Amino acid sequence: MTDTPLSRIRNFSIIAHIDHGKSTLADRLIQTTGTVALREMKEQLLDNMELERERGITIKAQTVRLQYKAQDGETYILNLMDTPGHVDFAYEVSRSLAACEGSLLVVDASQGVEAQTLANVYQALDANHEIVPILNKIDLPAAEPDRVKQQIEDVIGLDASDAVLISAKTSLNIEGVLEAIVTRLPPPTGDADKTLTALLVDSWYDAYLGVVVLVRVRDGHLRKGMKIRMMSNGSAHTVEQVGVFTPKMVAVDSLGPGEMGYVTAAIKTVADTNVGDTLTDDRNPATEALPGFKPSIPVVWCGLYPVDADDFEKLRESVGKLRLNDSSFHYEMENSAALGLGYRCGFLGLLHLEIVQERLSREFDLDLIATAPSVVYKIKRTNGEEMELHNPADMPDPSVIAEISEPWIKATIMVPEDYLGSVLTLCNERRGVQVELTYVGTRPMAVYRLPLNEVVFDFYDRLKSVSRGYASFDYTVDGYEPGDLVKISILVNAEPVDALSFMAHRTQADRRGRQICEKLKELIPRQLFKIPIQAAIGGRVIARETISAMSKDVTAKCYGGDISRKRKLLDKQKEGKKRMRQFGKVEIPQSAFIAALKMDA
Ligand SMILES: Nc1nc2c(ncn2[C@@H]2O[C@H](COP(=O)(O)OP(=O)(O)OP(=O)(O)O)[C@@H](O)[C@H]2O)c(=O)[nH]1
Repeated sequence: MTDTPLSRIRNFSIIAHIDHGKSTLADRLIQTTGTVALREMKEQLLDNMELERERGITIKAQTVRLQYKAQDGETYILNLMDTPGHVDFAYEVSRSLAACEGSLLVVDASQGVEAQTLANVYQALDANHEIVPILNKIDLPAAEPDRVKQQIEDVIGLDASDAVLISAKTSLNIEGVLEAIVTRLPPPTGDADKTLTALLVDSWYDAYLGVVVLVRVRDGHLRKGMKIRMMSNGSAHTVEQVGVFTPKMVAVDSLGPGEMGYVTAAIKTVADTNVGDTLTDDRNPATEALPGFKPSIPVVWCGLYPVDADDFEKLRESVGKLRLNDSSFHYEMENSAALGLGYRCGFLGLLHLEIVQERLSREFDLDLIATAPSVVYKIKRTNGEEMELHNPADMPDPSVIAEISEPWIKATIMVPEDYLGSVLTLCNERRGVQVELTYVGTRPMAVYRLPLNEVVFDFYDRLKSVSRGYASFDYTVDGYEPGDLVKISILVNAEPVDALSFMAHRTQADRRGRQICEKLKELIPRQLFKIPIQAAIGGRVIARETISAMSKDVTAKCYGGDISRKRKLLDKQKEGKKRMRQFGKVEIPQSAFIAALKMDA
């Protein structure tokens, strides 16, 4: 196969705020270029996983190669990188952008610029992208293309006078988008005669092919049978297959400069493939790696335990399998006095956590208990040693701690004027520090610094509810700062329950402690004796509730008459017991854990 001349290749991403129509547009581009026969076309083809389709969100960056015969008579290869829309997966946006030269900026013409639009545009500008503004949803009566054009110019500083007006839903003017890609986005650069350098954009595990690596070739060629080297660790692998996504995987002989595609090379685990790494020819290696991009760092950790201790083996296998396909998911084994053997798991954010939990229970049929999510704290000991704290249960004695630091974020929030007051109150309640309050057209935009710990639990939900869903939110992690942070232990019948302990700022400690005690009081069934429930910082109790004693004979009301009914009742009770956790003399139902761990504001 001869290389496609660079002048006839375009590599592009679509960036947009969530729900502005990115996936719908991608589907239309695929359909219009005839890449997929209509009957094969499932809606939102790029959203691969069942879960993605159900939740209507794009999780993993996907790529597809389109062939387009342009009005100039030439046939172009258009490589589209889809990007995820949720803040948790923002780092995947950066890796997609690094593999392209241009972006389509999709803005909903009835909504206008949102927080994520801005965040994504800035990333694209950082990646030196040419950007074509696309105004979508012009079929809606509420669409105001002129106002939104003006907004794009005012806020982003992009010339929007020749923005492409489309409706992805009704397929209006998709041709206009394709022409804009060809005429307004630059072709890639690269040198076919140089030695191979290719950027490792993504990797995942495929049941048939093993580890599949998504690459963007910069210089040289990637061919079947050649030996490639990963520049970060020097490991070498023989290429078994190279190919492209149409979006089905189709093998080709080689990938040349500017092209995107996949490689398989008998690589054992996804852990051996570092996103952002450079692949080169093992026999004639390049001397300099391509500029990579930032690796993903898990910011939220929680413990995952099987409800039934016998399921630990199954959990072990399942997290291993999950990791094969999700290199941002981290895990290490841990042992909790309360919950037995389980895993401490690291996630990109709360949505990522929820998705993993759901996949574990759905795909692997596991019943799990998750402990309260926690951010990573940095602890400086009095002897100068430093440690990272992933689990509040591991916190050293306060007497040996010199300083505890917590991660902060910089959040950008856009919200209609009417809800601004409530949003600012929410930010202040969460220890936020206002950095900026400006207007985007007529729309307020607040920039706040907030402790990540105050955001991970439910900030996004609260923001949505105080703004009736109108606020949009985006954040970047913004360093560590020392804070007055304490560990709150929960004691049931005077015994600490490690899985319920959590970190909080001292000013929030009393409120949180009280809340959790009240919740547990409702959730733990009465027993034959009184049970105190306490929240404590070190030895000092900050909140207390008592569950009063009660005699409980569930069979009493059966009058001893109907024996089968009595047995049924006892069986039912036994079944319930399996879902209990024993704490000294007290049994705590699993539902109590789950509910207690769901923090309210
Ligand atoms: N009326 C109208 N609705 C549209 C149009 N394009 C997309 N939509 C609808 O807008 C919603 C969001 O579209 P998606 O394509 O899923 O949005 P997205 O930006 O890909 O969202 P994520 O994948 O979650 O990031 C869907 O309900 C679409 O049917 C359009 O041109 N007109």
